[in-house]
Amino acid sequence: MNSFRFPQSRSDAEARDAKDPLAHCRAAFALPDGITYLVGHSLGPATQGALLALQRAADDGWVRDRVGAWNSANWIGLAEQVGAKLAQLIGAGEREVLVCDSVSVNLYKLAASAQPLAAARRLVVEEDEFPTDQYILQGLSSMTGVELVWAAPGQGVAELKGGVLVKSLVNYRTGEVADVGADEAAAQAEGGLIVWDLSHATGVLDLRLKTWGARLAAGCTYKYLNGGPGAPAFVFVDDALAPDLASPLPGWMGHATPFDFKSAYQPKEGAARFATGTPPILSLAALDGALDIFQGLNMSDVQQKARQLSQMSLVLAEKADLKTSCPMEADRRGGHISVRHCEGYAVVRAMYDWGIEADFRAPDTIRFGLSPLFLSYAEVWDAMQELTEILETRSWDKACYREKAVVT
Ligand SMILES: Cc1ncc(COP(=O)(O)O)c(C=O)c1O
Ligand SMILES: Nc1c(O)cccc1C(=O)C[C@H](N)C(=O)O
Repeated sequence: MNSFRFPQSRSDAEARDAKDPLAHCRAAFALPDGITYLVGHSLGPATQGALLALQRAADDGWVRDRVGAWNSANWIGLAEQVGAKLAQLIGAGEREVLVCDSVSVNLYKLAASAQPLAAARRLVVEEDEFPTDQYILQGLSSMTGVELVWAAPGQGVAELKGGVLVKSLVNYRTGEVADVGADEAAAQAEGGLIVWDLSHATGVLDLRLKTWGARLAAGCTYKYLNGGPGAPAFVFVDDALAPDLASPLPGWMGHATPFDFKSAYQPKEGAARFATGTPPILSLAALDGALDIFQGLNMSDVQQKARQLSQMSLVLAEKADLKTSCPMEADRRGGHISVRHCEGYAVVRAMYDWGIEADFRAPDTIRFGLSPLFLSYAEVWDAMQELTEILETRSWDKACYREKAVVT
């Protein structure tokens, strides 16, 4: 990465902002002035496009056309239509992506349908994987009797041995990025399958799923895609594999002709066979509007800015004496960085009072999401300087900052 130069000073940061190809995107976000939002890796902020689309779906659909909007506004095809739009951001074909359900439900459906195609009756998950991925495989294992193997961090592919692995492309805690191409090649050589969890990767990395040989994936849309709280997730299914996959939850919306009301099940073509029940139309409409901001953007610019921002932040965090817990090389990270502090929760709460929003993962991890579409280099530079001051003055050292909320 020879051309990789990140800002070394505030004036450098300002100069970078002046020629930032993504700078115009900020105006599309409904973000209040005076806060630096470093939690886009958890919940992306609202865009004007999402809010307008939501309002339009309510007014022109629900209010004006009511049940007729399933046809007039094509609500019936919306999950596939939004899936096709999202497919462009992850390097997939149009009918290989369907927006549906939550990540948890989608991981279950994909892993369960992949298992009969794998060479071994074996489910694998890494010990530091996002908890829902672990719980889902535990549930699938106890439902089917297929053995569940917990692999050490980074050892999932080595432990796969022809089974089915569920693995994050970007680890939620460390931000570390997996090598999809290499992992897929190793898995395929043994007859194994990988279900990729793209939650922390979609909308911030330049994903090339088809080029890399990925076959199955699920991901969320409420982080870097800014779809909104509880926005529906998505599945990616390689077209070549789709006809061999049977959803374990074959609901009527995955039927080729749901309005024929037949007893015999005939799945839709492509990823759409993983639809279950009625899609959440208002949330889907908001996501549809949110995705418009990506039109005309080059995902390699998005990835490059995320990496510049995160490298700059990481170096400043180290200067502030914080221990980092993510890879130091930018190309091994996703869109967030993580650092450690024994009073991390109190630090995050103090930052909030200074107008800087970050998050905390027990026991001691602070995460900063460097969303490239609405953050400027200078703003992030200033936030890291303020964090340094909070640490130096121990402003976080107050009883009120230690009281934990339910959601951290
Ligand atoms: C890696 C990862 N997978 C899954 C989830 C949860 O997905 P859902 O709540 O849509 O099931 C999250 C975050 O919430 C996550 O970070
Ligand atoms: N999905 C979340 C939610 O429903 C409420 C609060 C936070 C979240 C998250 O994004 C958690 C998460 N994916 C994480 O990386 O920790």
